[in-house]
Amino acid sequence: MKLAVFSTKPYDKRYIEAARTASSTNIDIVYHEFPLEEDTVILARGADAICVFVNDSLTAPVVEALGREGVKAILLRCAGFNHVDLVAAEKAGIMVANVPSYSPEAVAEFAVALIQTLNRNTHRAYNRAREGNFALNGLMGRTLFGKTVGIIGTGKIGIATAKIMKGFGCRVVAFDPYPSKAFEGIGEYKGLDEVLAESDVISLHCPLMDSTRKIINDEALAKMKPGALLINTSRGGLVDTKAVIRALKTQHLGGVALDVYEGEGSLFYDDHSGEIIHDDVLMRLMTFHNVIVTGHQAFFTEEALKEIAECTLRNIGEFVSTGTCMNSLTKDLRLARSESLPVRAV
Ligand SMILES: NC(=O)c1ccc[n+]([C@@H]2O[C@H](COP(=O)([O-])OP(=O)(O)OC[C@H]3O[C@@H](n4cnc5c(N)ncnc54)[C@H](O)[C@@H]3O)[C@@H](O)[C@H]2O)c1
Repeated sequence: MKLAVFSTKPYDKRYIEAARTASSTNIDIVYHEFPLEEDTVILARGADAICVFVNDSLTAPVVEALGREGVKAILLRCAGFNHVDLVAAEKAGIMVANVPSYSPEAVAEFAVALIQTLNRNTHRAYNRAREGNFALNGLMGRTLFGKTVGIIGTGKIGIATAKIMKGFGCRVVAFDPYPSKAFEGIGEYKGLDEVLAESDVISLHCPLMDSTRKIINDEALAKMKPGALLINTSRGGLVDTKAVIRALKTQHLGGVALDVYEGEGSLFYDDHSGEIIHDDVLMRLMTFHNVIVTGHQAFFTEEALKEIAECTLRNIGEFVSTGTCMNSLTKDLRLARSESLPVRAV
């Protein structure tokens, strides 16, 4: 089995190599630092499988080109699969598998860190104290105890976030078209509009799909409580960034923390500090004192990287021996179609 890994960072290689050493499957691995896109798909030549991350582009033309190169499996080093044309993969006879759960707590804990930082202005206090400025004006936050936190999407990460916020003494409300039993005893399900209207903090944890694209737009923002905080650790496309800027300018929105951004593909995971960044929307967003942007790092813990690498190697091993695997999304797609269900949304 020959595997081509795209968008490789040194830490990816370290964890994948450790997992390969422990795996019983015989795999030749070639690592590419480039992301997978139309211009780089040629690098998949000779590979039986490819392994990609969140900002690789697996559009229909890329997937079709992979099919022509003889690639039989696409292994995602992530849970989200909004960047993969699953229908094109199915047509090309390519299995797509993800790592469905590699540490929901890692992402949830980061979401909570963003809530805490934004609410108590720790990001501003850090910079001030380093300059010898210990004044407190402008740093006042609100006690989270007793406040309402709205969770949009009560899957693995949403539930983990809800549990932590319940532990803080918050009231938790949630919206999810597919309610989960695991949410029982943690909080209360409500309609989306009610969640938006009642929450002091809204945290997004639903996948990016046609039905959730720009779920936070002008209309949704107008429904939010004045001064509420918005946290997005899920996918950038869930939020209309220009609408967020408008709501920040009117001060209707109390603050925003984004670990993901709709235009992150050309920026995140690389150092652009010596360049001029041409994304004017992102640059305007970052001028607000009550905005925090991080570079899609919520997953980034030792435990999560280990599980991502080990699960990816398990997915390959299973594919080599059975032709499919438990985490196959193409198999789920067929099932969802036959039962009119959204892929992995149940
Ligand atoms: N920032 C990061 O590093 C990072 C890491 C891992 C995952 N993620 C993102 O987090 C998302 C959630 O991950 P998860 O493991 O909890 O997924 P999951 O599949 O366990 O849960 C997603 C939940 O969203 C719900 N949902 C579907 N449509 C919805 C809608 N219209 N409104 C509200 N909820 C809806 C589903 O029913 C499900 O309960 C992923 O899709 C991924 O995009 C981000």
